[in-house]
Amino acid sequence: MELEKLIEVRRNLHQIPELGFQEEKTQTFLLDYIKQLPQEALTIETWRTGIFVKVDGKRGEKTIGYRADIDGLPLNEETGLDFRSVHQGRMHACGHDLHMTIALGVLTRLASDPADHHVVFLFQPAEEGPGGAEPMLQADFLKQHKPDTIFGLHIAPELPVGSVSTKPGLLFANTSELFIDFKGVGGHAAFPHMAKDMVVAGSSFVTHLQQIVARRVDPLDSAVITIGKMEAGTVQNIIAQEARLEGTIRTLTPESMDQVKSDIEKLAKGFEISNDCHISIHYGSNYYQVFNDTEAVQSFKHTVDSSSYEFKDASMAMTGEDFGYMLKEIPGFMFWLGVESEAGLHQSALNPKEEAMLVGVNLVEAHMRGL
Ligand SMILES: CC(=O)N[C@@H](CCC[C@H](N)C(=O)O)C(=O)O
Repeated sequence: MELEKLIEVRRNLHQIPELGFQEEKTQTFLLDYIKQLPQEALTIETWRTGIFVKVDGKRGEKTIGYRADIDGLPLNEETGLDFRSVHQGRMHACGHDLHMTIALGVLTRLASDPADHHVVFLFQPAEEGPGGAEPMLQADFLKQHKPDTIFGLHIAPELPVGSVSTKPGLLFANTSELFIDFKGVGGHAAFPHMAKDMVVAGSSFVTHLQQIVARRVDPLDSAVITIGKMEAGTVQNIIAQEARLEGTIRTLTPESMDQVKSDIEKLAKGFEISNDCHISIHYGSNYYQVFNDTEAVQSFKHTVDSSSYEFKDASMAMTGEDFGYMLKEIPGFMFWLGVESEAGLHQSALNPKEEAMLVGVNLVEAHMRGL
């Protein structure tokens, strides 16, 4: 598939972002596309809203896995593009429209000219949450066609088109979603002493959370606690009976994640006493760190160095990716693909340069053929 077709496919997918495990239209679009390819070497199987496609290799001594995530985010798009999302409040703001298109581009080439090895494409739902990688690993299809190695990419708005970046070892953090509910006693705004104000408790809790990062985590280690959403109260002159915080925790090791969670729980116990309220904590989905296999990264660097594209050494990032669960079971790697966008990941104006998709297709295909 060449650039013009990649752009057409990407723009179609960009218009129909859907949240995790609701990717019905996306799945239909992908299946319709895949079914019009030469079918001789293909085995196609759906898994929930995702899809597996195996391309039989010419020799088939090994099986290579390639993963693309397919869900969008709950965000209103503000790019002003002609092909912007037609789903109100939903946007492909993390590049999964490009991830899918690149996978389709490689699949298109392999369907008419297979690689030596078998290749299994995993179109995976729900990366942004609640997490599709861990359950997808349990699918019978993967038990029958278990990859010997697996890889995938993520767009990088800050990198130039024509460059890619990765590193051996830890690439992305351990993550956990965080939901905290406060229950106190509402009342008249004029009589705070007769109520238990959950706006004060909740907002104070947000600032105290940062003390865990500053004072409980080893300064030579790292952690992030971000509260992205806060809800409380009903109107300006009623003291709020309830508050809710929604956020995410990021750490460099699974052990630090346990430590941070335990510190948050201790903080909540203290707040329950000092604010005379009830606090409940839920963690939602947790993602295991993305840990790249050293040999796999070296081999990919060799692929890139043999091409006209540029390899840059990456630093660790506090982003999360449920692809970490796949890398825990199957050696492989993830890499960043430069797409040059002023607006970053998870921003409503994200606008990747589409020509980067051809770089992705060329490198992924070259790497599969070279393994
Ligand atoms: C690459 C990327 O941006 N991934 C997301 C993964 C989200 C995990 C989960 N929903 C959470 O917020 O903890 C990220 O936010 O890093």
